[in-house]
Amino acid sequence: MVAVRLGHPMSLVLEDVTLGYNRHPAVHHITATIPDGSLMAIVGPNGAGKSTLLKAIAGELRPITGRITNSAGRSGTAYMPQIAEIDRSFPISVREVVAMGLWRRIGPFRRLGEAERQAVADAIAGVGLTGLEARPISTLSGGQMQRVLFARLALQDASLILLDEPFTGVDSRTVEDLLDVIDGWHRDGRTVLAVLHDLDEVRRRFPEAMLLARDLIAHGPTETVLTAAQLTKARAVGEALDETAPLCQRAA
Ligand SMILES: Nc1ncnc2c1ncn2[C@@H]1O[C@H](COP(=O)(O)OP(=O)(O)OP(=O)(O)O)[C@@H](O)[C@H]1O
Repeated sequence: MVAVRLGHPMSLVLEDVTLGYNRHPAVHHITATIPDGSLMAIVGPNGAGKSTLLKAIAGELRPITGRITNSAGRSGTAYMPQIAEIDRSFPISVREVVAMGLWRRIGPFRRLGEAERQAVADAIAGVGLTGLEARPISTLSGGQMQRVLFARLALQDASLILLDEPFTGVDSRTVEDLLDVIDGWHRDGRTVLAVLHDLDEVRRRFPEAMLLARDLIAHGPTETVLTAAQLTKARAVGEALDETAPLCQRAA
């Protein structure tokens, strides 16, 4: 395949993407191009398909129809699922969880060299957790755990970063700190897509947005997406969602 490298290289292209589970619909016919370096929030009502779309972009769910082209590839993509999906009972320390961010580069069994130990320490410092390196993750607060996950993600050095509700159960001070970490990734030129519910936060900190309600309602600059009319439309679709509908009610 020939890579298209115009003035504005495209890192992520969704072409008529339909996603679902067990033949039930979750996301319908999404077509969108997300340019390299975007800082985009994905918003929409409960059950709109936001997590499903992120999973598919991460390569964890195959589209039923359509195509996702992610030029970062699996190795250049970092995906943070919702915190509820993470097992925190495992007896492992903050330092060990953060160091997992290096696995793709060095493998899980190699001992860390000096430079790698420093990179882990820097990542932990970058999220304000210096001093807690040896703590088992089962003893952390929700906000501290979220910081650990951000530090691990920072070490993955991915060009596409996917965050599913990264601020659930996190106090406002930590949210602002983690938003600053995200800003740093954006300044580095990485592409960041984050599923979020707080529209004020999105308006303040995310230049682009995607509004989803099974269908794509709108995407582009945040102020053009989060209009009263489009939010009303998304809410109406959300209220009418039929969990048992057949695969696709619209002619493909
Ligand atoms: N593993 C699964 N198996 C079957 N159906 C699923 C699965 N995960 C999600 N769904 C269904 O897919 C639809 C979209 O769910 P999804 O979690 O993507 O929505 P969401 O927009 O992220 O919602 P929320 O804001 O509530 O997290 C819902 O109808 C949900 O019940």
